[in-house]
Amino acid sequence: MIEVEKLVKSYGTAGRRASAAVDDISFTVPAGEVVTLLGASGCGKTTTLRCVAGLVSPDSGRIQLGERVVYDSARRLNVSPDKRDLGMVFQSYAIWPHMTVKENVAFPLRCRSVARAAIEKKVTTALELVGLAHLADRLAPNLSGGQQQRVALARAIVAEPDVLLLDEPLSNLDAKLRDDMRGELRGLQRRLGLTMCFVTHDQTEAMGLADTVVLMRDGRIVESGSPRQLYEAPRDPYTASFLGSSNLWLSASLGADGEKVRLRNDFGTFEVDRPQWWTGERRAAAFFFRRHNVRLVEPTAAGGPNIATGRVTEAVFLGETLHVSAAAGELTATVALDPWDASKVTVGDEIHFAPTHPLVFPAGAERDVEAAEQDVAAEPSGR
Ligand SMILES: Nc1ncnc2c1ncn2[C@@H]1O[C@H](COP(=O)(O)OP(=O)(O)OP(=O)(O)O)[C@@H](O)[C@H]1O
Repeated sequence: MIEVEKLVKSYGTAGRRASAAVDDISFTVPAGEVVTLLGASGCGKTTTLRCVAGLVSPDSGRIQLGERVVYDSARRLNVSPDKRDLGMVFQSYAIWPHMTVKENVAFPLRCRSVARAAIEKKVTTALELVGLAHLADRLAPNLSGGQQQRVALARAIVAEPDVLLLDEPLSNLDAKLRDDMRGELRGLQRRLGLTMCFVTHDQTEAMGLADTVVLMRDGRIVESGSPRQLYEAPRDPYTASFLGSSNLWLSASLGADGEKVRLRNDFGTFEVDRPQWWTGERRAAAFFFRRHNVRLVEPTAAGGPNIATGRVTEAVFLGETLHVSAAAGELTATVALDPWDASKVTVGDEIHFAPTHPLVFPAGAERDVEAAEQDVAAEPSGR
């Protein structure tokens, strides 16, 4: 288990205190589970992980690994990194170029003066686990990127740590290899029962690996939960927009009816599950739905509730999907349709579609949605 409590870290700059890189965050990684810290560049993911590893000294807070408290500002306790018994894998593989694969993997055990025979056995096991046993005697630089990353992984697990920390370990690999390695990493984690904290800016990676995703923004936690929870029922518009492409329409409220809220905008009239924050009075609200969560409907359904009607301004064929942009009054939307279903959609046509899993946020959500879109677009693998 990893327990991070009220962690704060600022980097002082030339006699001046900078704003906190990590600003009072708390989260738990239960034993044998994977938590991913997800967020845009500069949101404080790496700093958090390095505090857990002991490579960065926090300003305050408390960090516990299993039964051991390794950092506690109140008790002025700060256990050095080499005594924290954890494995770490970085984006840059940080493997020794003058050593063979086997020597690289054996390195942490040699530092701990483990007996030669035990080293041999543990290294063989670690290399088998990452599928590199056949390359044990090759010089590490003479390997592909994916193989080098496996060496780094084998080296991190060879001492059988309870806790494994990974900082963007897959981002130097090409897309196909990254997918494969992600699956292998998850398999390895399950087999060894590792407790893992994984830093990434890539939402697919975060969701594909994690039991729990912790989404960070400007040094704070926006929201955390299972990948499904965060994707399907986000409480925060920043979360909703960070995880998947979306549309948001400012709408007038027509009031609530039992468990439903009715909203109207230039695309139509929509009934949405009443959100918890809704106090009952009429007010402007933001109607949110994902690009993929739409169903094309026949013109005969036009004008009905929960049907959006707009004019097609652009249709881009992307193979698996057809991206259709539409406008109604001041509002626009981009939806991802099945190209077979939407084969007759052309620019200038009227289009009718039903958003299938809409959410409603308070007016003002558009600022968070826009911020999330910009943060995602700024990433190298941005949409
Ligand atoms: N050694 C340092 N000295 C001063 N500022 C730092 C240092 N390391 C990080 N920062 C700043 O702290 C903030 C958080 O950085 P951090 O590396 O933790 O973010 P991140 O989410 O991991 O970003 P990335 O995905 O780009 O690595 C950023 O504003 C960064 O510029």
